[in-house]
Amino acid sequence: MTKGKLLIVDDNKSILSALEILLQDDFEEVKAIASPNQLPSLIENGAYDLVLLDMNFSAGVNTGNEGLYWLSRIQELRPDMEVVLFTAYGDVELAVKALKKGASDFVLKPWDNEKLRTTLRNVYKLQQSKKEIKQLKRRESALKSEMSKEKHFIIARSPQMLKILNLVRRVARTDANVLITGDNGTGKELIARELHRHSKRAEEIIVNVDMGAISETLFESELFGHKKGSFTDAREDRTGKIENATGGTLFLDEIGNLPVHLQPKLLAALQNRTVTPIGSNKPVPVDIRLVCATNQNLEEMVADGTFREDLLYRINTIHIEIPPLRERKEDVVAIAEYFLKIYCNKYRKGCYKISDAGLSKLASYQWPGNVRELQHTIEKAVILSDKNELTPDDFFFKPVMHSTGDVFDGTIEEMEQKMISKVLQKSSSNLSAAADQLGITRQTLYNKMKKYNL
Ligand SMILES: Nc1ncnc2c1ncn2[C@@H]1O[C@H](COP(=O)(O)OP(=O)(O)OP(=O)(O)O)[C@@H](O)[C@H]1O
Repeated sequence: MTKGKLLIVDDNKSILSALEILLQDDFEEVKAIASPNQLPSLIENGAYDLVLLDMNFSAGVNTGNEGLYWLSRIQELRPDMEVVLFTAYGDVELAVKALKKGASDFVLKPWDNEKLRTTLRNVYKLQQSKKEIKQLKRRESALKSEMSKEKHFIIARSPQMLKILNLVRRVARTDANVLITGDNGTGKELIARELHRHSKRAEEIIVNVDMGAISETLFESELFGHKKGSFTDAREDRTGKIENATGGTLFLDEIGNLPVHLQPKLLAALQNRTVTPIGSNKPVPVDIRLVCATNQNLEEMVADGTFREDLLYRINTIHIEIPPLRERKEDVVAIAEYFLKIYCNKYRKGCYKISDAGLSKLASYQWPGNVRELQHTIEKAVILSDKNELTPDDFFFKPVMHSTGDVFDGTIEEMEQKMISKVLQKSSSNLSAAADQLGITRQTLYNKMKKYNL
């Protein structure tokens, strides 16, 4: 445990010097100030952990009211700060009043050196335990939300996927940063979870940050956290996702969406293994394994100046590229049969088989939405069919746009763009309905609309 930083506020200069000497070995830093007016600027940035605060400052005033006033100011600015009150005129009534208002403890002057040291050390220890409990609670809720998610196994039959799984197992146990690329729905998140599951951190949490779903203004706070009052909506201290992932894995999905101005801050956090929340100047140590994913071409983004080259080198120590589903036909059949079992079970249907003709229809389709689209196709077929065998008529694919009568009249990207604008038109720009029809998530649709300027 670190020793903590103590701030002493007392208008008697000889008391300040005596305390500075007495307490210097007990704390990492001891700062003594004679006027409480300096308090706000000193504590606001999170630089101190606890305050030893005199109760009376103006000469001749000894009601303790000033101490109580400054106690509430400290609580307003730094709710996590521990305050021990110090007074020569201490009486039980004032002590009780201060404790009721949230002071951590109370010491009477003239003080007993050992008693004062023990009180301050205990208060600091208690503060650290409170922080640990908070951290544990956050982990517990993150673990609970992980456990409530539907778990899917990775089905792999194609040589490309078997090679990827082999690589995943080999790099999982190292702490190397991994970048996973591939089109939407190819299984990037699943691979990230597999890396975590086989890592030394498997018992700890994996914190998933969907960078495609965070609004521009909240990025910094979401990743790095903030101190209360550091911006208009910051009503409470908040721990960022990077700090939350400490001990475990941080999965930054859609890393290409990280705004350029925040890229140096992420890079510095990765290099220094610390994060500094907004409104604080106190770096917090973090210990994470980083896995990033994107469907964007980060090299092109580097060339365009929208992604920093040094950050790219930092995050892609190991690069895993997942091929689109149409290039791994062996997986189509295996994954279709896997989801068939899952959905027959879920919807309590008797169907148990896909006919040969059905399988070849699935195998010859292009799967623009990759595994996610295949999953939805099987789910729909299971829901709608009353037979024990699924045949070609049970599989409905997205309508292909026939602009010139020829299905393949452009690059895949051009066709994708046409398909999206057509579906958007048809759905009167209802994003949820359009995403559903395209078999992609709303966020993916949004990203693609941005990409194609739709
Ligand atoms: N090899 C696989 N075996 C079984 N299920 C898979 C496989 N690959 C992907 N899936 C399933 O397909 C769906 C999409 O996968 P996932 O979310 O990992 O893709 P993604 O590439 O991260 O997508 P996006 O780019 O849209 O975020 C999930 O339900 C996942 O469980």
